Amino acid sequence: MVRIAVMGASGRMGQMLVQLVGESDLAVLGAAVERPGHGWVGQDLGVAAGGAALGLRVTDSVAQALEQSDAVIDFTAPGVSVALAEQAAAMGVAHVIGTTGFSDADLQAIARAAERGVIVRAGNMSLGVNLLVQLTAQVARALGMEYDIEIVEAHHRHKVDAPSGTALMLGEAAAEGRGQRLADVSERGRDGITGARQAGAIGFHAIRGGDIIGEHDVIFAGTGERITLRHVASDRSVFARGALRAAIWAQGQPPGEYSMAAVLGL
Ligand SMILES: NC(=O)C1=CN([C@@H]2O[C@H](COP(=O)(O)OP(=O)(O)OC[C@H]3O[C@@H](n4cnc5c(N)ncnc54)[C@H](OP(=O)(O)O)[C@@H]3O)[C@@H](O)[C@H]2O)C=CC1
Ligand SMILES: O=C(O)C1=N[C@H](C(=O)O)C[C@H](O)C1
Repeated sequence: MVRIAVMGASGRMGQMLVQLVGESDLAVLGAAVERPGHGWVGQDLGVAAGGAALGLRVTDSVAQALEQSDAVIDFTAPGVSVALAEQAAAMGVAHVIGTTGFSDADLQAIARAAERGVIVRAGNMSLGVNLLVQLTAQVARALGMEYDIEIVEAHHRHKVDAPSGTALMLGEAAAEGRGQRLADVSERGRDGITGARQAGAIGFHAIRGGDIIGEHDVIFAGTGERITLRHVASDRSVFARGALRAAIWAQGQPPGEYSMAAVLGL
């Protein structure tokens, strides 16, 4: 049984993971972590979540949680994940990062931690999106520059980063398929007198509202026709299942930063 620490256990993804690990035949909950000062710290995890006692107290000690675990699954915030990457690598605990919204400096720090630890990181852990990433690269390669690419994403009102991690994965795949660098061609939203569309640009647009779990469209707009690749998440369990699969897959892997494509064998 792989012992799992859940970082941010009271969060939308944290609660989903606690439930999934509890139902798993391959993994067991090693620790549940919340930030210092959080109301759940010190409480039984099940009681804090409004259910029956689970016999595991929520901790704010990352070191203690890592000592009790083989992998830590982390859907929190960029600063939290960057610090955890270093600590998990130092303690030999695999780190599955679902957090999004990283800066370039954050990503460099995570890459440095992966020189001595096992990290699986993806802006989207679902099988469907990771397949869509591959399809996006393939379609972009086949259609070339004649088709304009726009990526439209929609999420719930609580999401704090844009474009979504998934949209960025799709953008990277589209750019790679056309032999571009995303940083050179990315256009983030449009407003006012923007001028005509730049040839070869990849546009990003973000909708935020209500309880939308996560929807992504990759639009290839040509002259006289349009292709849309779409993924709709209707349940957060798709992300949690991918993350748990990654944590189990990570056991025994050599140090490095891995994608979900590696985990899923895509
Ligand atoms: N890769 C993927 O497949 C997916 C990625 N995500 C990403 O995961 C992240 C979290 O999303 P979501 O679950 O909706 O967000 P939530 O805000 O619901 O959950 C984040 C949790 O982390 C907790 N937290 C904050 N700081 C710490 C800390 N220092 N130690 C431990 N816990 C901490 C928060 O506590 P508090 O609220 O008290 O600050 C909160 O409980 C986002 O970046 C999101 O984009 C989400 C879904 C899928
Ligand atoms: O914040 C979310 O909720 C989600 N975040 C991820 C992202 O930024 O793409 C994945 C999913 O779409 C849900």
